[in-house]
Amino acid sequence: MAAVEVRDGFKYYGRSANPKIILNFLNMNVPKGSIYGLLGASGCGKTTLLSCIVGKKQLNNGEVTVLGKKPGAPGSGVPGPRIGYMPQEIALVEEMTVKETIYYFGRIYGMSDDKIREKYKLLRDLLQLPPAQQLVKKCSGGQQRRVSFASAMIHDPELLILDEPTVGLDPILREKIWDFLVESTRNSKMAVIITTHYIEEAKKANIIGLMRNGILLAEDTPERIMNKFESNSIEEAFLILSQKQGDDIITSNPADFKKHPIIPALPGDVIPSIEFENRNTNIEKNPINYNCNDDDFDNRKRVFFTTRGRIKALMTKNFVQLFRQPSGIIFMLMFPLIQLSCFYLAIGKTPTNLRIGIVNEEVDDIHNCFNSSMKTVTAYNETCEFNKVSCRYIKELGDGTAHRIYFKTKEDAFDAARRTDVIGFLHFSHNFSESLQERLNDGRFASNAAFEYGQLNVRLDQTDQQISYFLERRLREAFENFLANLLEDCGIPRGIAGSPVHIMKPIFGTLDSQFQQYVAPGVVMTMVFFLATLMTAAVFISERTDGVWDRTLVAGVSANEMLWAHLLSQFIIMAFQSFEVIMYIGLVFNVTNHGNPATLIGLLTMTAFCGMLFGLLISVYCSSHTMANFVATGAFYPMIILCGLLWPLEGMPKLLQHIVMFFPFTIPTISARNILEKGWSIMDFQVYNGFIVMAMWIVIFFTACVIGLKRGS
Ligand SMILES: Nc1ncnc2c1ncn2[C@@H]1O[C@H](COP(=O)(O)OP(=O)(O)OP(=O)(O)O)[C@@H](O)[C@H]1O
Repeated sequence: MAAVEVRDGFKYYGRSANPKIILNFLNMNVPKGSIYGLLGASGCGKTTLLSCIVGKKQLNNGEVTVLGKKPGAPGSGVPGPRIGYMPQEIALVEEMTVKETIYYFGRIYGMSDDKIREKYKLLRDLLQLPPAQQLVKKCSGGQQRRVSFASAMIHDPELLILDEPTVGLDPILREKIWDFLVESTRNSKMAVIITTHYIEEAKKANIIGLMRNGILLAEDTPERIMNKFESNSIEEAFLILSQKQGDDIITSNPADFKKHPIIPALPGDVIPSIEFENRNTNIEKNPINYNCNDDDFDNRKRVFFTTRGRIKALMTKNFVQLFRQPSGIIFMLMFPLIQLSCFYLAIGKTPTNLRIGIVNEEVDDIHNCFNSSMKTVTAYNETCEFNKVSCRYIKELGDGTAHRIYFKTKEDAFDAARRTDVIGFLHFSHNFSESLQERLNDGRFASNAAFEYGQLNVRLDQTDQQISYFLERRLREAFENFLANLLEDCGIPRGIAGSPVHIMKPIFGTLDSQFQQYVAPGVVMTMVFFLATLMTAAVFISERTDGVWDRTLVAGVSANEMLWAHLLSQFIIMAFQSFEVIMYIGLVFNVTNHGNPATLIGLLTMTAFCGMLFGLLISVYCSSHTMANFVATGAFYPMIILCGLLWPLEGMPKLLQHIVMFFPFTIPTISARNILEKGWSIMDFQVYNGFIVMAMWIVIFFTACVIGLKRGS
């Protein structure tokens, strides 16, 4: 039985209507115990062929058999521990040390820690691995390649697949690696498929396959190939072969291939497997092999649908990846605190340092207003006399909300407001006091002029709605107080000045409830959601683009196992982050939580978890960081705007109100507000409905992720 057999392998990329053919009814035979050198120009399809052999990709037509079984078939061990795969890219976790990397792969393959240690020592000396504690990202290209090679070899696979392992290595080390492979295959049934650009080094292979345009032009021992073409080098033989069979076999239409099948590896050139299988396979002789039974492999013990070793390996990788990057720690633990500080310091406070213009025609010099000896009210039996009461209002107003700037005329104040030197201006007419007095004394008999001149005229720049709102509120409050004091001085009850609308003690909250309190639950929830989204999308996309994901899949770990490991490790971080957030706003910003902190932390953790799944979903469907960022940023604003965080939902069109109720933040934000402000428990419908909505979104995102991952794998 051959280690690898490919029969009529056909593979294309793109749509079937316009295919880019990569493998062209290719035949290949890799005997056990042999080194198979797969040679061919860049882009001829070597990596694609290897991907089909390790089960990463599927052929469109034809058959692959690896170690007697179809890759991916149940119990085939491929992808899995029967093969060792070193991809072309480094495909290692950069934040891991050299030793951690070796242990990562060893544990995934189910080796016990003792066995990994033993094997690691061997490989370290043989491959001159960098120091154990050196981070992979601090290793040179050649060093990283050696670590990658050692990771593929750690478990003594039956089939070792090396995609250009010697690129960037010095000639001595290349020689060493080849010697090592020759030695390993001589004493075992291990088969090695190796691709290389250094054609001449392939002389050491037992068989070489010369690949061009998706087919094997020849497959034979190096000597026989050179003899056949009467050449002194493999390179020369390859050149002759390419010229001989060259361009006339190249076509881009798959139908043509079926009509005129390509000449596969030269008939009769296939080396009988038996030739290699009959070799000395006394495994004991090979120092790197060891007999082991399953009991030695505590890392193979099953835990649910995975193994102990895989949990250990994947969880360690995830935490190392996060905590070895300063940006990861800052992002997960410091960003929430920084963002919350910004929010609590900047949002919801009463604006100060505004400038308001004042034109008081009642006085020639504004300083007279502040003359303490000035008498403004003289009360008689039935009536009251006012004198320059506008000054009392100006004093009542103070400089708290807005700084007072005095102008002589309305025109001056208007110009200043147009120049935005002031936010607006107040105007008291020259007979303000007399008019007010007439309104008060004559009541229903007062003249229209008394109403006109006895009012405080205000012109404001309304373009900043919040500022003008605060200013208006302050002006009205100050006027109510001013009037009440005036009436009191006249011997009239103060209550007449006030509005008959009495706002009593609130049912929930306080009379001076702030905007900040209203938006805080939504802000905290969206913040933890999107931090989790961005972080997860970044981690997953990096893992896929740097090849770690694929390499781990080829090592036999399923996408589901990787998914769960990520979910578990990030859940721990999210729970901690939620706890940190609640503590921080309570301790630093004195936010009173009237409800149960555990309920709030629970809801926040679910929100972060949901955000993480959203990030995962983005990473499944977006192939690059840029695309993922576009999607995350694109989703951010609609979600925030539509969840009632910035403006009450009641202000939206009715239909939209119903739709946004199903959005991930709308009901959960209300639930969080109900816990925080009203102190309601999880037993209350308007609290647990938030948990239900969040759980629903978790299920939706998770299902979409699993479907996407299944499709992609
Ligand atoms: N996912 C893909 N979609 C479309 N085309 C692809 C894909 N992957 C590879 N190709 C194309 O398939 C061809 C063969 O690629 P492959 O990586 O198998 O070649 P190779 O022989 O390994 O090259 P090299 O030695 O440079 O690594 C190339 O033209 C490549 O651009």
